[in-house]
Amino acid sequence: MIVFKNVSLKYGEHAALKGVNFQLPKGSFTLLEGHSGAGKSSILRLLATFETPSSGDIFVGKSSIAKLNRRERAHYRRSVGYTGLDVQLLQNRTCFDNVALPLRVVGQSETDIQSRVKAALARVGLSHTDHMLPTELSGGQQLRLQIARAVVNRPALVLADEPTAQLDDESASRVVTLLEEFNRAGVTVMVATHESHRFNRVTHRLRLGDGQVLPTPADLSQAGGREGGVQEFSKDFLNKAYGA
Ligand SMILES: Nc1ncnc2c1ncn2[C@@H]1O[C@H](COP(=O)(O)OP(=O)(O)OP(=O)(O)O)[C@@H](O)[C@H]1O
Repeated sequence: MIVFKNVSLKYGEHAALKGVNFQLPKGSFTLLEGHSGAGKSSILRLLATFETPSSGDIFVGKSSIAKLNRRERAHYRRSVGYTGLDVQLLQNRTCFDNVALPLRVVGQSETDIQSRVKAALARVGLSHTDHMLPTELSGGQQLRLQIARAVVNRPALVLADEPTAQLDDESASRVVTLLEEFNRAGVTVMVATHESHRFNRVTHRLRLGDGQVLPTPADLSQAGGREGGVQEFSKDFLNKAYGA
């Protein structure tokens, strides 16, 4: 279970998230949607513990991850796989070494590293790239290599920031299939995307607008004319968020 309790995040004076609340069950496949700058990446970066909330609390399982010390954070990160443009591949290391990195950081034995990296590369269809450099791969292959690195330590939670951006239809569809396969195997998946139409196996959608979680159209129709809740969003704001 992932729980955000009134979470705010500021970058300097800029409020990227403003009192965000949601709950997502273990094993869910969630799309984070919303306009550019809405706060999608910020949610993933908080869950990856790259950022710390300015206020509020975040639970993954039973533990709060909002204020972990260095050792606790290192331990937590073993259960999380992250892919996004802000985490680069090491261009002067082989594809094998790039995928092996998270295992080497935690001191896994060389025998385990050999078998797990090979399995991860095979899973993303890149077995033949062991000795190649990332620069020798296409954009779509580099993305799949990032995914192999994100899942090599068998994380319970996979966070993917714009995993299909700038890919042609075939490469995007391979990436989506991979994420869906991990989810089918029990992994909780969260994807920030502008390309929702590419995803089929979605259990939850969180639509963000200006740092807040917006009510879904279903929430709006259920709320009808009731006071409070969704009424706090102006019509203009909702129109902008839903592109109406
Ligand atoms: N490191 C940073 N320093 C300052 N402001 C930032 C930083 N990262 C994000 N922001 C700002 O925080 C807000 C939310 O950004 P975020 O990246 O979470 O949005 P997003 O929905 O993922 O956008 P996009 O779809 O363009 O990736 C934006 O206004 C952005 O400009």
